[in-house]
Amino acid sequence: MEYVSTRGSAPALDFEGATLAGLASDGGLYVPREWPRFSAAEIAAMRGLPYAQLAARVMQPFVGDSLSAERLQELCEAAYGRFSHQAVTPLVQLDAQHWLMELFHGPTLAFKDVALQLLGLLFEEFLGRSDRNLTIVGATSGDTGSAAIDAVAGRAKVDVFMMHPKGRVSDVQRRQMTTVLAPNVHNLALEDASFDDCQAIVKRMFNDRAMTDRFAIGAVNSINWARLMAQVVYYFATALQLGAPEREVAFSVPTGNFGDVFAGYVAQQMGLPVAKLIVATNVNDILHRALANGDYSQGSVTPTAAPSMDIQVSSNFERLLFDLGGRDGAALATQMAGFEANKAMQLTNAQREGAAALFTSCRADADEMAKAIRWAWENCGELIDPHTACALHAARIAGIDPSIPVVTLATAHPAKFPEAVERATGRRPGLPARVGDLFEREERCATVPGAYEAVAQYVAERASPKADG
Ligand SMILES: Cc1ncc(COP(=O)(O)O)c(C=O)c1O
Ligand SMILES: N[C@@H](CCOP(=O)(O)O)C(=O)O
Repeated sequence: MEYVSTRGSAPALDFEGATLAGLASDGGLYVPREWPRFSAAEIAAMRGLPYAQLAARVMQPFVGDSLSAERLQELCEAAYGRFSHQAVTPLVQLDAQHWLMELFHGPTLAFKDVALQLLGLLFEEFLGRSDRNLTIVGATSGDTGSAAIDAVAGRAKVDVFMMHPKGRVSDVQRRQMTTVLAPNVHNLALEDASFDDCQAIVKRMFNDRAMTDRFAIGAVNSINWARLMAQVVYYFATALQLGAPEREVAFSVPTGNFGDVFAGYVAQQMGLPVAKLIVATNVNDILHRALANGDYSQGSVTPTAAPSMDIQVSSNFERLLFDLGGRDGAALATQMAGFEANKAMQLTNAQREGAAALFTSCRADADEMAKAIRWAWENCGELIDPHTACALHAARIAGIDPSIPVVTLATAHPAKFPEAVERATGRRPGLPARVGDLFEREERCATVPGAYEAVAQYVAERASPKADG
């Protein structure tokens, strides 16, 4: 399988190359040259497979020759063996039409583990084939950071520099990152910065020759294609349980950087019968505005009880715009340059109409989030986190045909956001035993000004050079 950049001018790479490259050299994002497609019979034959086997089956076309089928399967067994639930991403029924897909049974209690546990192993596998060292520079609004750190802590040939906006992640999220004291882990709390600022610094570093000449910069954010690839699998796992390929399923996805819901789009392109993808935002609603009326303009970020979705520049939306705009990299490069200059752009008619065929969107304010948390608790006995609540709110008002099951992606464990859950329900969710001593652990984190030069200097003083020797 070959990967091409959404902006058309970076060299095409194979899966190994795209995984290690992260961002394309023209500033675009890598996507497969074409979507692999499964027939209905091939999808039906996946029913009942254990998660790791299903994962290998769904991902093999994307991986191509970079890994043998046996090796891919071994890596999947290792990655998903660390989950605390046998089903890895179990389903819970809420009522006659609504379901929760629980994505928080991995080591750091959020959906990011599903992809990052595998990505850590892929880095190790691919770096082991050369003398190359990787300098991962990442941005997090709370969950990617801890999942990435868990996945690469202590691994040879990888350093990770993870930026979060100081004071804008929950205490649990921060501690999950800062209490990992492995020498290759570097946490940076950026002063006066939003997640969007952190993400912009990551992207700038990929195009800073002074850095890329010395260091092999790598990505763990969803700009890295391998992240999305691994997330496609759970759409298959769930739809198969609910009757696919014979029956359609709709998904409601709490959305910030558009990675998780883009994985649902990929699953549909691969032949999964996805009836609708509901893009659920909090009040940081750039995606809701873009899908509702074509207005993709960056507002300022408002802190909410769902901090991981406090995002106003939604990285992976570019991948959708590329696909819906006829895969014209030059045209998209011009459109994105306009956005970067003006902080605003209008979707083209083709992009708007293409998106409307599959996507719908909804924005939840603080009150709607709290009501959804309360509804799940009082009616179904389920404690849900505020991100999941945005999507459950959206799922319940989306007006999906009652014969179609609607699955809300439960992206984080409620104990990551105990205050918001307790305010809404009167119940304070406890941390699972495996992270029960989080508040007793020592923290290590550098506070750094939220400016590119300060971060680049911090990284340059500590990262390993590109290659050994
Ligand atoms: C708990 C949680 N839910 C939802 C999201 C949004 O996912 P995405 O950025 O893939 O749209 C995030 C962060 O990305 C998150 O951490
Ligand atoms: N919500 C994310 C933001 C980063 O998104 P990513 O999926 O691109 O890594 C977080 O929790 O850090």
